[in-house]
Amino acid sequence: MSRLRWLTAGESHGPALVATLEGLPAGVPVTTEMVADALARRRLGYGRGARMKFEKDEVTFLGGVRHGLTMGSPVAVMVGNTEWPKWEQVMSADPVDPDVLAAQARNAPLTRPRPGHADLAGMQKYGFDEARPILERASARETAARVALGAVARSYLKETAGIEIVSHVVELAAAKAPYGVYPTPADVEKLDADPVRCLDAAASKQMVAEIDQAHKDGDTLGGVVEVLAYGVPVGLGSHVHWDRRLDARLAAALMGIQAIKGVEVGDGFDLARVPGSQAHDEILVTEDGIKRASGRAGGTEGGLTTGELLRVRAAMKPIATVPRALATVDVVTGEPAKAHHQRSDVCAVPAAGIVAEAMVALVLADAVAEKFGGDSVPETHRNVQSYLDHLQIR
Ligand SMILES: Cc1cc2nc3c(=O)[nH]c(=O)nc-3n(C[C@H](O)[C@H](O)[C@H](O)COP(=O)(O)O)c2cc1C
Ligand SMILES: C=C(O[C@@H]1CC(C(=O)O)=C[C@@H](OP(=O)(O)O)[C@H]1O)C(=O)O
Repeated sequence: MSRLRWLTAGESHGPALVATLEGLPAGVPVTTEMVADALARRRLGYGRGARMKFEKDEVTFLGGVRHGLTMGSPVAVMVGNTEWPKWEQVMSADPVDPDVLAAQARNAPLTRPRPGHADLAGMQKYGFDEARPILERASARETAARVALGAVARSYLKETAGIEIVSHVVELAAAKAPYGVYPTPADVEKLDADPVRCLDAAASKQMVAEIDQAHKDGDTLGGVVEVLAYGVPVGLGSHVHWDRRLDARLAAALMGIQAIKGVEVGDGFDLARVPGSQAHDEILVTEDGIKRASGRAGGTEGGLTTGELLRVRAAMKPIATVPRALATVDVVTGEPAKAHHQRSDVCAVPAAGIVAEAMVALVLADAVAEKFGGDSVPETHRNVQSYLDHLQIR
């Protein structure tokens, strides 16, 4: 079962986010620059709000890494919020003089919960009369901590098993990229340079136009991202129990990203609409060994990876903080009201793709660690090679 454990902590406007990852072997290449680069990719994307322009994501390793390599001890990383000086009183861990707080406009109680965010249900469940203590942790700011750990997981996957992960935006509101075009690791630079991380130039243009229109209309948008993992060996995960199925683990991880409301493995929902003769990936005997005629299953069968391209999709709903605010209640007066609105993203689908890459990396890293073990990178690598060299059917 799971061999890696990881946790994040920290609020959106607190001093920092922190994340720990336990269970990796020694010898995984990790540097501050590597994590900072991953975080910079998460800040990209047309349609994000003002904060992404000035937030700096300051990375500090607190443990687990020495001279650019993991030591086998828990990896601990801190991502500083450069916004903190403005929020020092509002988000102070220690009590603050009520007069000082009352003088701060940004501490005004948020009593008009936003439909689609965690505000109302969170206030009801945790017993708060305003949304601040809820939205601070519900916020997708937290995904910066996941992406930091995802960068470490990716390095482990590459070094031990040669696995590489790519994501792209395939739908944004009504705009769609052509189906069945899969970017490879060689396309990442081009993808990162595109305003919406879409490989198809015409679709990208249409997506940007959708965002511009939504911005004009005081509205927000969602979309669909696809994550591809290259070089995944056959046999990660297992058919023997529901919580060991790799497809289930991927789905839970992707659904655990803020605003993700649908997950598909391979052709997913489309498979429900065609007969079996058109739904499965026929097994071919070729000169290079056993191959598949297609990739409809997305690289898993029975909860096990097949050794084919791993392909998952995640659907993101539109941002909840709609500028043309939605109807709500003022929880203090009990009267109908318009939801509170502060600066917000119009669309964060490209960023969600980067977060989805991180979540897929963490799930695959866990599955690799579970199957191949090892306390050093060379040991894990040897185990992977030996397993592949000794596959009886190939
Ligand atoms: C990268 C990213 C950025 C987001 N930015 C915003 C935002 O600026 N404003 C907002 O209201 N929601 C934003 N969200 C979505 C909310 O965090 C999310 O809808 C909220 O936490 C409620 O959770 P749920 O949508 O999963 O139910 C963002 C999500 C992601 C993944
Ligand atoms: C800070 C990030 O995203 C935030 C996610 C978010 C939300 O409600 O999820 C709301 C916004 O926060 P703020 O109201 O402070 O601008 C986004 O900027 C980030 O991704 O680093």
